[in-house]
Amino acid sequence: MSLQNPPVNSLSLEFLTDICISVEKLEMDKTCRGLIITSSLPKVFSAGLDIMEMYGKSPERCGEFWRAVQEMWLKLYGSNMVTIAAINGSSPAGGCLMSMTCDYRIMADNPRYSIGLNETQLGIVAPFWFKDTMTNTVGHRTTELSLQLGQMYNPAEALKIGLVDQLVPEDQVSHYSHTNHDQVTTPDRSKSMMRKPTIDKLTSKREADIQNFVSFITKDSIQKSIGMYLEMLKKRKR
Ligand SMILES: CCCCC/C=C\C/C=C\C/C=C/C(=O)SCCNC(=O)CCNC(=O)[C@H](O)C(C)(C)COP(=O)(O)OP(=O)(O)OC[C@H]1O[C@@H](n2cnc3c(N)ncnc32)[C@H](O)[C@@H]1OP(=O)(O)O
Repeated sequence: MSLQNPPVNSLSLEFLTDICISVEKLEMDKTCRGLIITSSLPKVFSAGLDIMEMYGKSPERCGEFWRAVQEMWLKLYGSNMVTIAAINGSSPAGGCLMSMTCDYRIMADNPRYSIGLNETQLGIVAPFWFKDTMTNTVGHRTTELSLQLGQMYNPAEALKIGLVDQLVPEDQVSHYSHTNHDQVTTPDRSKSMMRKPTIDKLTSKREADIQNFVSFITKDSIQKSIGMYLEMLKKRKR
């Protein structure tokens, strides 16, 4: 599955819905042995959630958006397929979450790229299931530090903390993803055993999580922080 939503593969409601439909189709395809997620765009795996979906939108629309974010995570984290993230560009926040749902992460060894949960930099708190996914990937202490600082990691740092499993030359990300994928032939039942408690936690609190998100994101102070962050993104470009 090659992500293609220019300019930066931000995860809008529409794009998330497309991703969910694609994963669902693959999940039902008995001939499909697994999934490699990568990006068709240069330099960016995914810029994370589409910030425009969280800025100036109605509570109803925000709720719909958040349900789609949850659905993407539930589908990928709970997938019966063997999944590999072939991270061929930067992958902040929701992009990092998406790659952490996979069984294995291969990243392009380009020091210009970065990956991490940077929500704190936007003035927002990473939701509990983002935090849980990171804890399951890199451990409690690293997650605590990482979330408090909104830390982004270059590939070497990401490998060191275990946020990615392998660094490869930029032009060989696809080759190594396929090679690694071929070595794993059957999705292991230990995957669902390891992930079930985390998945059950969100499933049981899904509606409350949507309500929390909507009331948090529509607050004037949070809207102001997001507006400032968007301005900063645009200025940085010039
Ligand atoms: C108590 C209850 C708590 C409940 C929980 C509440 C809240 C939690 C909610 C959400 C968690 C949030 C998760 C997220 O994923 S938020 C998104 C975070 N993403 C980022 O911060 C990434 C920002 N982008 C970048 O760093 C860079 O764009 C890039 C990805 C490194 C790529 O750099 P590049 O130089 O290639 O591109 P540009 O920076 O020039 O960007 C091009 C263009 O795209 C716009 N853009 C970038 N990122 C996003 C985005 N995530 N969403 C929307 N738009 C984006 C950028 O502004 C440029 O636009 P322009 O119009 O200027 O061309």
